Amino acid sequence: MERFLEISQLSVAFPKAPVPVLREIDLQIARGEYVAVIGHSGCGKSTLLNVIAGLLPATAGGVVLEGREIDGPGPDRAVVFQNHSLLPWLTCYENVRLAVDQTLSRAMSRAKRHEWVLENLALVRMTAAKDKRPNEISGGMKQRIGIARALSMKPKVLLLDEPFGALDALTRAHLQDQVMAIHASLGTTVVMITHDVDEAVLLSDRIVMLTNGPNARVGEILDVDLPRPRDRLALAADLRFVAARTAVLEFLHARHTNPALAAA
Ligand SMILES: Nc1ncnc2c1ncn2[C@@H]1O[C@H](COP(=O)(O)OP(=O)(O)OP(=O)(O)O)[C@@H](O)[C@H]1O
Repeated sequence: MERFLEISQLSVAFPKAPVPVLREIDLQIARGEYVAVIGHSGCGKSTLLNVIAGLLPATAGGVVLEGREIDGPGPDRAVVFQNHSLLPWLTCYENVRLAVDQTLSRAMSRAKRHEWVLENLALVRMTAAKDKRPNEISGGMKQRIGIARALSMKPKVLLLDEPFGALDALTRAHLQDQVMAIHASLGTTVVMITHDVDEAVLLSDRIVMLTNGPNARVGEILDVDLPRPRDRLALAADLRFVAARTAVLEFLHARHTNPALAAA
């Protein structure tokens, strides 16, 4: 396998905590791959994503992207969080434009950057709302702007930290379909955290299942062998979809029960 994103022997401990959150995580992600990370609340999914983003240091081991060790944030890894982080005083256009100006001002002329912002707004179907401010648009639309902003930086890796978690089911489904279409057309490598088993199976090439923390490790990795493009309605009755879903549910609920519930 080509060496693209390599997580090697990664352990993360927080100061004052006696036991590491993550312990000796090994994971190789190929260029263009869509990988979901799933596990019970508090197992360390966001911690893993934050280390890849360069927002948190590794305690031991590390992450290498295209041969370079990650030691801080950079535009080659764009993050979309569950709760949008748009600047409220800027319009949708300006929010994306700011990211483009910060990352691509040397590579593109002003006119090119303007076109590029519009292209990314069109990619998430937000052209009509480009002059609205975040408080004038819905939660799903804010997430779409967040995704446009992330993609506009031309990242090598798109990091999604439960990007659909706060949305209602219909909006969520719609956005999942859009992200699948974007992934198909751009081929961006995606690492997505989710709690939603159906979402993980529908979107991913592989699902990384973490054991409960502390000392969380990669418990299992499931290859999702479903042809693309994927259609949610057709897949609902597809036996391969059902089998993948059952395998993840079995891991989460039979072999690694929710620690919060187990303690109750
Ligand atoms: N800055 C921090 N300092 C100390 N402990 C932390 C810090 N950030 C996270 N933790 C702890 O690390 C563990 C993993 O947290 P993390 O947010 O990575 O889990 P998660 O799997 O993403 O959870 P959730 O699914 O609920 O979002 C938790 O026990 C959390 O309390």
